[in-house]
Amino acid sequence: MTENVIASPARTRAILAAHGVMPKKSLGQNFLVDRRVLERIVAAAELDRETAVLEIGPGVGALTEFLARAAGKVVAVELDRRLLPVLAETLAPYPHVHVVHGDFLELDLPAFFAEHFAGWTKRAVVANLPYYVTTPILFKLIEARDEVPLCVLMVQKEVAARLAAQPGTKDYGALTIAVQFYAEVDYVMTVPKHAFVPRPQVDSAVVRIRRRPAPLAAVPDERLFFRVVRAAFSQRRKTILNNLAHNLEKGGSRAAARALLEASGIDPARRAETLSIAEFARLTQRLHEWTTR
Ligand SMILES: C[S@@+](CC[C@H](N)C(=O)[O-])C[C@H]1O[C@@H](n2cnc3c(N)ncnc32)[C@H](O)[C@@H]1O
Repeated sequence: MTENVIASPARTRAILAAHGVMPKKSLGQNFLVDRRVLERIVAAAELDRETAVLEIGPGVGALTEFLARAAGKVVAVELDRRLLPVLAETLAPYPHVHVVHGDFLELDLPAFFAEHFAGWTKRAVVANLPYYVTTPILFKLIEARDEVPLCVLMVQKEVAARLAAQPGTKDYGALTIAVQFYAEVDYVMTVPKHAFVPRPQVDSAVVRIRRRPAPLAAVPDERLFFRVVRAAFSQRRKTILNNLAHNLEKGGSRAAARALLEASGIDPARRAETLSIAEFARLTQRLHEWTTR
C-alpha cells in the first residue's frame, strides 16, 4: 500500500483534529501509525477473502483499513461514540466493513457471531487492544473459543511474554496456562512506543493465539484443573506444597497435599512455575479420583 493510508502520524493527527477528538487515555486510545506493523499483523492473521474478521476497538480505522483490504468481511466494535463519525468517513471506501457501537465486554459473543458471521466458517479476531481491559477481553475470547479459531492481538509486551511463556521462566503463570491449555501462542513481534499516536507508556507486542484441536491435556473437570492452577500460583515464592496446603481445600491438611503431590509424581518442594500443563493435569486427575471415590 503506497497511497494515503490512515496509518501515518500526520494523517491520524489530521483526522482527529478535523473531528475535534482528543484521544482518551482512560479508553486505551493509542492509535497505530506504523504501516510495517500493520502489514505484519495482517500476515499473522492469514487473511483471505473467505475470512471474516472481528476487530475490537477500531479507533480511527488504521488497522480496520488493512483488514478490509485482505479479508472478506470486517465487523469492528467501538465503544467511543465520538469515533463513529470518524469511522464513517475513513472507512467509506470499504462497504464490507461494518462498525458496531458498543462495549466488547458486554457482547453476547455466540449471538454476535450468529448475527454477523453466519456462513463464514473462516474467522479471526484481530485487535490492537485497549490495555486497561486486556485480561477480561482475553478471558472472554477463551470462553468463546468455539467461535474463534485464531486471534492476533496487540498487547503490552509483558502480557505477550506471559502468554507465550514456557515452564521454568518468570513469565509462566496462571494466565499462560489459561491460554495455552486451549491454544498455541506465537510471539509475532515487539512493537516500540513510537508506532503509536499518542505514544503509550509501555512497549507492546503482537501475539497469535491459535486454538488447538483439543485441550493440551485431558482432565476430568476443567474447573477443578483451573482451581488447582490458581491455588498453585497463589504465592509464587512458596513451594507447590505450601500453596496447595493453604489454598486448595479449606481445612485441607499439609499431609494430604503432600500425599497428593507424591501420588502425582511431583516433588512437593518444587514451585508452581516449574510444572508443565501435563503435570497440572496429572495433579487434577489424582485430586478428582480422591474427592470422588
Ligand atoms: C489501542 S486503541 C486501537 C485503535 C485502532 N485499532 C488502532 O490500531 O489504531 C483501542 C481502541 O479500543 C476502543 N475501546 C476501548 N474499550 C473498548 C471496549 N470495551 N469495547 C470496544 N472498544 C473499546 C478505544 O476507544 C480505542 O479506539
